[in-house]
Amino acid sequence: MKVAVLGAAGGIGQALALLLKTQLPAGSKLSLYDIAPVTPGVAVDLSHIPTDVEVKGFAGEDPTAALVDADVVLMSAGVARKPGMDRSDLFNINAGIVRNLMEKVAVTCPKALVGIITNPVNTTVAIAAEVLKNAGVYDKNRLFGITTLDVIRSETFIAELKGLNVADVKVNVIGGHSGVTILPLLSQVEGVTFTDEEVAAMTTRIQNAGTEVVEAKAGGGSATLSMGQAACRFGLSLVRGLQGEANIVECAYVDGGSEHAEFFAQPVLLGKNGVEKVLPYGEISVFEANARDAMLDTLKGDIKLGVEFVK
Ligand SMILES: NC(=O)C1=CN([C@@H]2O[C@H](COP(=O)(O)OP(=O)(O)OC[C@H]3O[C@@H](n4cnc5c(N)ncnc54)[C@H](O)[C@@H]3O)[C@@H](O)[C@H]2O)C=CC1
Ligand SMILES: O=C([O-])CC(=O)C(=O)O
Repeated sequence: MKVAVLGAAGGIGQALALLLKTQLPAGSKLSLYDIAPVTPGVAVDLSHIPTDVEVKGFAGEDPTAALVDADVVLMSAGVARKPGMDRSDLFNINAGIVRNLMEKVAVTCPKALVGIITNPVNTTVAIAAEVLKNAGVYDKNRLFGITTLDVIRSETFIAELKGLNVADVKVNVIGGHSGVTILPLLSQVEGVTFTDEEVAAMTTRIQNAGTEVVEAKAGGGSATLSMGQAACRFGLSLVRGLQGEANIVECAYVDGGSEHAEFFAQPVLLGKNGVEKVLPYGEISVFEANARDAMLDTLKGDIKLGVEFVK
């Protein structure tokens, strides 16, 4: 199994690469690419960790060498937010980065499962899809926006509030990955009840959790370590699915035939071809149904921006 990380010298990329080096199945290959010249050095550094995962690093303008034979591509290349910025403010720089990298993916490893981390995810995933369509290699089951950070934040914050073991808390987060498009389905959390006030406050906290980190880092970037963990969890789930393991379910932002929008985050069953099945997100509360309906104009606008950028 070969996993390529694009943006591997960055805050997320290095954390993710470290976790993958220590957690990928024995015999895997880890391929690190970034425009930053330090990237081969990051690979050398990781290569001294005694696990059966071979690491190679590539720098420069062309990611092709890193992408050859990749089964999974995880992309965090791009710029991150500073205080006062919205994720959509990253569009001007990151849209072109994602487009250019996806053009190389489309040529070099068109069958790879691709997980997009680069913000604004609601839009960059649409960009990636358009590039793959233009190249004639689009398979909706192989492209994912990684929203796992919203899931692990929800699990953490709920366990803290309710005094639970976090390993026992499971939450679906649907919609997209910014502001009101992030919708944790708190009504479905087993063994927990929330007051209306708790639902409102918890939903807002999860929606603003990225900003919480951006402000706490005070100009030094956004979430990197928790995102490294989230992307590692998601990447390992993709790998487990590819290897034929059963019952691998994650929430992700996919082109899954949703009635709500062209791309929508919801639970998916992963397998040898990426998405095996898009799963229903189940019964939701009136509060959640209202929040879902209220996000759709924003989400569809974000998607349209990506489609039009490539066209
Ligand atoms: N999906 C999610 O839940 C999350 C997404 N993000 C997003 O992830 C992205 C990366 O964040 P960080 O790692 O903190 O940023 P960073 O600035 O630490 O790292 C980004 C890396 O991308 C590299 N890069 C820039 N242009 C490139 C190109 N054309 N090809 C290859 N590499 C290139 C840079 O050299 C840098 O090493 C940001 O857009 C951020 O908003 C951040 C947190 C959560
Ligand atoms: O908020 C940001 O800019 C980074 C991000 O997507 C997150 O932490 O959820």
